[in-house]
Amino acid sequence: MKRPKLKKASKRMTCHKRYKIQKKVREHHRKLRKEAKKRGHKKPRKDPGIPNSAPFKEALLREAELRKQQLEELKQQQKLDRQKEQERKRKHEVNPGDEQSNVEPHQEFEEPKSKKAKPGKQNPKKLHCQELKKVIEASDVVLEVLDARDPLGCRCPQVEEAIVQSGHKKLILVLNKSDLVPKENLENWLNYLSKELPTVVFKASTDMKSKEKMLKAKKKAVPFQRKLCSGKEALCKLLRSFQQSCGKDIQVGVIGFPNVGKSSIINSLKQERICTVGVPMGLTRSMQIVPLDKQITVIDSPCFIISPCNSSAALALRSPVSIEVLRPLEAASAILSQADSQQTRFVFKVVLKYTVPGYKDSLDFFTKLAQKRGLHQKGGSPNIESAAKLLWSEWTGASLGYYCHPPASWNPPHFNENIAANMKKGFNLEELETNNAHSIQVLKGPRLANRILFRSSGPTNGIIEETDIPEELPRQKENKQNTEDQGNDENNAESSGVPPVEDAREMLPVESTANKPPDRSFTLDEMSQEDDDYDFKTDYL
Ligand SMILES: Nc1nc2c(ncn2[C@@H]2O[C@H](COP(=O)(O)OP(=O)(O)OP(=O)(O)O)[C@@H](O)[C@H]2O)c(=O)[nH]1
Repeated sequence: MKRPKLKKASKRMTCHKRYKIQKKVREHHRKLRKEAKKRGHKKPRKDPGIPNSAPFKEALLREAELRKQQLEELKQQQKLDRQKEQERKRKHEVNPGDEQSNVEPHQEFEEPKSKKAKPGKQNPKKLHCQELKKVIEASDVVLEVLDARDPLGCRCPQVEEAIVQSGHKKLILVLNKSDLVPKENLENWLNYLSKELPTVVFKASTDMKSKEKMLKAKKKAVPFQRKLCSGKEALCKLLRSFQQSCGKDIQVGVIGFPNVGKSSIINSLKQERICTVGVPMGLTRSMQIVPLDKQITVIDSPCFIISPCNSSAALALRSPVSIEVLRPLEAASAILSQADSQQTRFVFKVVLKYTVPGYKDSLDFFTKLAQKRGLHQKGGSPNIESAAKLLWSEWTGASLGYYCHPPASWNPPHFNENIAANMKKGFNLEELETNNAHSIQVLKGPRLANRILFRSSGPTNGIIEETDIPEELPRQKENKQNTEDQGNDENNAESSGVPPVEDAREMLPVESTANKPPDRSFTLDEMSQEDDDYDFKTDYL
């Protein structure tokens, strides 16, 4: 017999009982809270961030950004180490026989890499030294090119000493880029330097064209290169007078620190683009022989190698970027600290249109500069690194005018009166003086706004002997490795002969740097994790 369906039991209860239960539950919760309080455990509060009214908000954000960057670098380094370790293990697995030999695994991995992968590759600094020595040996007259913005900083006592010790070679100073300094300052430097050595004021033409374009330009009435170049006549006459006094053909070596305009001078003398010229430092990597006429041959040379014991400002301004791997922030900070006076800051602000209204330190300056120029990272924080690159490229480039005063005295130890007199022998110095005066007269000089007073750090020590070249610092190695490991973009830059840092400089005018790769990869990972957490199958069924 079918049993009748029972009615569900009612949940109704008396109010007295319901209130009693609710009271008990409240008491229980209160008890739990009390116990938690006794244990000192509090609910974590949500971080409200830095309020806009906080006085040091920018500095705090910058610090946080730096910390984040450091963490990223550390992660990157750890990743590289792991990859290396895995590679090493894989090699061991492939060649287990090698384990029986007593060679340490680390050495075993590194040695064949350097020997097999790059068989004929030499340290580029050593190559530079070899080439430079060859140029000095081959020359009868050596032109030491000085950037008129910091002539003393472009003099290298070690190289000058080597020339003096050779006995029979002549040394001439060429004050190039004279268009970038005020005329009075140029005259002061000319007086100062002429006391020691024959000095020529020069302004190389910077808009030189190749042979084919030259032929087209010749059809015009006045070749524009001539209009741009100044001091060519003075230099040519000086060399010719010396050649005539010698009575034989002469070789003229052109030497100097990077970017002083060695190749531009040769191009100006030839009125043709023969040597490679460009803003990136250290473009010339080997000697290049250029016949000027039947009797005079000019030799272009790679730049001097700077010694690491120089001041940081000198290192920032005179290190060939293709050889040294510099950190833009350090380099730019060193330059900024060298231009550190109230007056300079003021002119800085006006001239470069940086419009940075006063700054406490270099970091503060670069933060404000990045904000002004719209150089931002992902998340909107100012891109300090890009701002530093911008400043560095302007100071080592060919358009920014700055100048420094000649010192009260500097007596190079390798020059005594006899040597100085000997160096001047055979040259028509009176003619040179009048020609220099004419060259200065012709020059326009920089705009008033372009006059930034700079404090020179004095002569820059260079390295001329290969044996004196120090081993790479661990940080340099690390930097090089990092730049090598960066993606295809930089490989392309290397193959095109443009160094990575320089490449970055050329990219600077592109305002935003928000597309930095490391942050992107990180967020993608995060996103993929978040996606994994969401299970469509369970949620939508
Ligand atoms: N304003 C100005 N710029 C110049 C002058 N001479 C050279 N430059 C610029 O300076 C930069 C470097 O010139 P280069 O001739 O390549 O210098 P370099 O000494 O041969 O350089 P490296 O090959 O790196 O050793 C180029 O951008 C030139 O246009 C000058 O007299 N005035």
